[in-house]
Amino acid sequence: MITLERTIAAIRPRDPGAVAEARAHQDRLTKPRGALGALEEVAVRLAGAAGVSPAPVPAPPALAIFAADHGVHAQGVSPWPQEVTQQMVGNFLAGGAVANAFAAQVRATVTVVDVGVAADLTPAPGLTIRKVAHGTADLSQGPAMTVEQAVAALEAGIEVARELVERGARCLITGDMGIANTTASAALICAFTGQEAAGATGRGTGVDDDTLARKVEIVRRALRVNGLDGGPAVPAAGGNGPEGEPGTAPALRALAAVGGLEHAAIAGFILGGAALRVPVILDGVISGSAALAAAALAPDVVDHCVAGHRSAEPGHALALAHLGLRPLVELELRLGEGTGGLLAHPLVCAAVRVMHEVATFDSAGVSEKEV
Ligand SMILES: O=C(O)c1ccc[n+]([C@@H]2O[C@H](COP(=O)([O-])O)[C@@H](O)[C@H]2O)c1
Ligand SMILES: Cc1cc2nc[nH]c2cc1C
Repeated sequence: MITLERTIAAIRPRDPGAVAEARAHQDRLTKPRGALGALEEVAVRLAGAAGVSPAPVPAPPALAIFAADHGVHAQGVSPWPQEVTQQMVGNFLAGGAVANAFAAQVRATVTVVDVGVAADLTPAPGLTIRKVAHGTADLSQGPAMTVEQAVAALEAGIEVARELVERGARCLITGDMGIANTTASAALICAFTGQEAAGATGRGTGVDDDTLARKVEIVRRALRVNGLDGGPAVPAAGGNGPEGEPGTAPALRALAAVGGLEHAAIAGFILGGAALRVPVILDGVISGSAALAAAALAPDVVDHCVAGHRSAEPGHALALAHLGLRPLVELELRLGEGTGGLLAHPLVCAAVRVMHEVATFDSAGVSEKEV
C-alpha cells in the first residue's frame, strides 16, 4: 500500500505554464493556426504533462502486456477457452502475435507480465512473473478480488512502469491479455461512470446475440451483488472519508469487486508512468476501464494519458468520454494486446516532433495571415 500511496502522491497535474507556452508556440509555427487538428492538442497535452514546452519526444516506447484470467469465464461470457490466455502469453514470448508485429514496426520493447494467469508459467526472457492469484473469483457471485489483491496488482503495475523507465523507456503503452476480460471491463465502466450495463457491454472476441444478452445480465448481476448499482463509484477527493477511511477506498473497492488482475495492474502502470512524468498511451476497452480506476484513485493521472485508439467495444467510447480523452485512431480494432496503442505511437511522436523541428514565421521569414 505504501508504494501505491507514494505513487499517487507523486502525480502532478499538467503544468499551466508549459501548456500556455506550448499553445503559443504552436501558433507561431509555419502553418495556419489549428491546421494540425487533434495533433496540436497532443503536443500541448504532453508539454503540460512533462512540465516543459516542447515536451521531450516520447521515444523509445515500451509495451507491457498484462495477462490474467477471470472467474466469470465460467458463466459462458466468451466463446474462447480460458487456456487461450496462457497460450497467447506463449505466442507473445515467441514473437508471433499481432502486438509483436506492431511493436517491431514502432521499435517498442515488449514485456509480458503474468499478474493472474490461471496456469503456472515457466520463466522465460521477456516474461515478468508477478502473479497475485490464479485468476479472479467470479464477479457475478461476489467480489472478484480482495482489496489486498487489487493493491498487490496495482503495485505490480507501478513497479513494471518504474523498471521500464529505468531501462530507458520514454513512453509507456498499455496492453492486456485475458479471456473474458471484456465482461470485467464493462462492469468497471458501469461502476465508475454510472452507465447502464446494456450500453457498456459488447461482443468482446465475438459472442452471438444470445450470449451478448446473457453477458449484459451478468454485468447487471455483478453490479447488484457487489453494491455498485447505485451510481458511479465516488472518485477520491483526497484526504480521509467520514469514518477515517482513506479517500481512495471506494475506488479500490469497486476495482476489486468487478475488475480483473490485469485491470488493476494496468491502472498501476498508468499511475506509475504519470508519477515519473512519462506519457502513457492507452490501448482499448480494457485499458480504458483500467484508466477509469486510475483516475478515480488520482484524478490528475489523466493529464499524462493519450488515448491511442477507440476500439469497437461500445464501453470504450463511454470510458473515453468520462475521462475527457479523444482517441487518435479509429479502425474498429477489437484485439487488445496493446495493438491500438502501438499504432498511435508514431502519431504522438510526430505531434511532439513538430514542436522541436518546425520553423516559426519569424525564423523562416514567412509572412503571417493578413487580418
Ligand atoms: O482492446 C479491446 O478493446 C478488446 C475488445 C475485445 C476483445 N479484446 C481482447 O479479447 C479478450 C477478451 O475478450 P472476451 O470476449 O473473452 O471477453 C482479451 O484478451 C482482450 O485483449 C480486446
Ligand atoms: C486468439 C486471441 C488473441 C487475442 N489477443 C488478445 N485477446 C485475444 C483473444 C484471442 C481469442
